[in-house]
Order: sequence, then C-alpha cells, then structure tokens
Amino acid sequence: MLRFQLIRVPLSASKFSTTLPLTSISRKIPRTTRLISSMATYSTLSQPSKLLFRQLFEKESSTYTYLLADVLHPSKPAVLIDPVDKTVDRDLSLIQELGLKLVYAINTHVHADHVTGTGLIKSKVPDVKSIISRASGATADLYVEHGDKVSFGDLFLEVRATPGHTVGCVTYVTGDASDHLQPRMAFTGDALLIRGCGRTDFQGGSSEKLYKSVHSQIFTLPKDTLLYPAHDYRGFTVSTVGEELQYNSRLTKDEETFKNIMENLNLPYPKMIDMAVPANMVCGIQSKPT
Ligand SMILES: N[C@@H](CCC(=O)N[C@@H](CSS)C(=O)NCC(=O)O)C(=O)O
Repeated sequence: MLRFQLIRVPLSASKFSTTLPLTSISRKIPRTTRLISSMATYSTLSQPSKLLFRQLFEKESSTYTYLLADVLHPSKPAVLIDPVDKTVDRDLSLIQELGLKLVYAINTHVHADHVTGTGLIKSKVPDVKSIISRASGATADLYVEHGDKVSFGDLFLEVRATPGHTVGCVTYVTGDASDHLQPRMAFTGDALLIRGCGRTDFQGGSSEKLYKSVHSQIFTLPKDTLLYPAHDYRGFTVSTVGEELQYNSRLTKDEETFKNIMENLNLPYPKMIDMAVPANMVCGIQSKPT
C-alpha cells in the first residue's frame, strides 16, 4: 500500500506517531517499519540504506536542491527540497530516469533570491503536492509545523522550526530512531550555511531568533549529522554539526557578538527579491513561461 503521509507528532515521540493523512487528522498508529534495509545507495552513509539521495545545484542563485527517495518501496516515492524554477526540467528528467515517483515539492522557506520550482513542478506533474511551513504565510497544498513528519514510503523528514532568516524557515531532518539511517541529514535552508548563516535583514528576519534556532534545533543534533544548506557561494557541499560547532565563523560566537556581526554584514539585497518574494508566496509560477 502507498504511504504518502504528513505525520504530526511531538519531537520527543519516537515509538508512536500521530498520522495525518494529506488533508485531515487521523488516528495514532505504532510505527513499526524499519528504515534500514539491505540496499546501499549513498556512499557517505555508514550503513546500508534504502534512501536514494542526490544534491543538485542551480548556478545562477547558487542554490542546492535535494532529491530523496525510498527506493525499496514499490512506487519509489520521492521528495524534492528547494527546487528552483530554472532547473525543474533537469530535476524532473532525473526523477524519470531513476524511475521515481515525485510526491512532494518542499520549500524550506519563502526564498528571496530565486523563484521556487514547486509551482512549475505542479503544472507539469499535477499529483505532486507543494509543502511549506504554515508560519511562512505562503500558499501551498500542505503546511508543516514544528514536530511534523513528512513521510515518503517508509522514510520521513522531521520538521524543526528554525526562524530567523525569515519568520517561516524550517529545517527538515531525516529520521531519528536508533534503527533509522545514520548519520542523520539536516536540510537547513538558509538558517545555517556552511561556515555561515542566512542574513536577517528582511522578511521578518531576526538575528536573535536565528541564533536561538540554530543553537536549539540544529546544534543539538548528533555531531555527525550531515548538514545540507540551501546555498553555498564558495563551493562547499556538505558539513556536519561537529564541524560547524567548531568552525562556523558567526554562530560559534556569543549571542551579542553574533547580533553585531549580522547587523554589519552590509550585503546588497538579492537582485531578484522584488519578483521572487511575491512569486514564492504562492509557491512559484504555476505554469510554463511562454
Ligand atoms: N547575491 C545574491 C544574494 C546573496 C544573499 O544575500 N544570499 C542570502 C541567501 S538567499 S536570500 C544570504 O542569506 N546570504 C548570507 C551570506 O552571508 O551571504 C543575489 O543577488 O541573489
């Protein structure tokens, strides 16, 4: 049976989940499915896994899009995190070549520097549901909140609210039980960048909130957790919690120093902000540009 569900549970609950079908709340069910299996698909993982993982890059905005799929599930359900409009055709071709079924197009937040690909994906693959946090205020098919779980096949992503870059930023983290895939992977959007972090000077940004978000929701993850940001401007692809705890040039500082750094970044506004934010508030352009 297909299981594409959004599951809402407190973060502390690991043995039992409250299952939300796509559109309504349903009953509590024990989660009995083991997430570890005999298929190795991703070389940096320390044990065999059913997770297929790809990191994809859009060069104009230096954005990373992430493809994850449960390849041992009969329908090979897949999710895309932070797709970009310009690379939708590439991403959908890859998904087709790999024989995956895209079920969710997920945004970590309302982006200001590029147009999300979620709208365009929906116009090309109508069954796909767009997802964004409720706190973002944006329109999507499904809204997530802190503590929710986004399931695809027997895998899921835990939702952690990490506001600060924008009000509605969330981080998606792979499953946490001891028999799940290790190390965990966290898709941090713009909350945490490798050796840096997202700016906090627009879209309800707050350096105080960002500092608290990262320290409470990301730096508390196991040190070997792999960190995958939405952008990198220097060619880095992945980090770990342990690495960022030691070397992040902003977030290793005390809170006052951090706030001071953020107030003095003096970055120019993203070139596309006036177009991108309104478009992304409705999960991007919903039809192919002519
Ligand atoms: N030059 C780019 C925008 C670069 C930028 O501002 N990046 C954001 C994330 S996208 S809103 C950011 O938070 N950067 C933090 C940093 O320290 O660089 C453009 O014009 O699009």
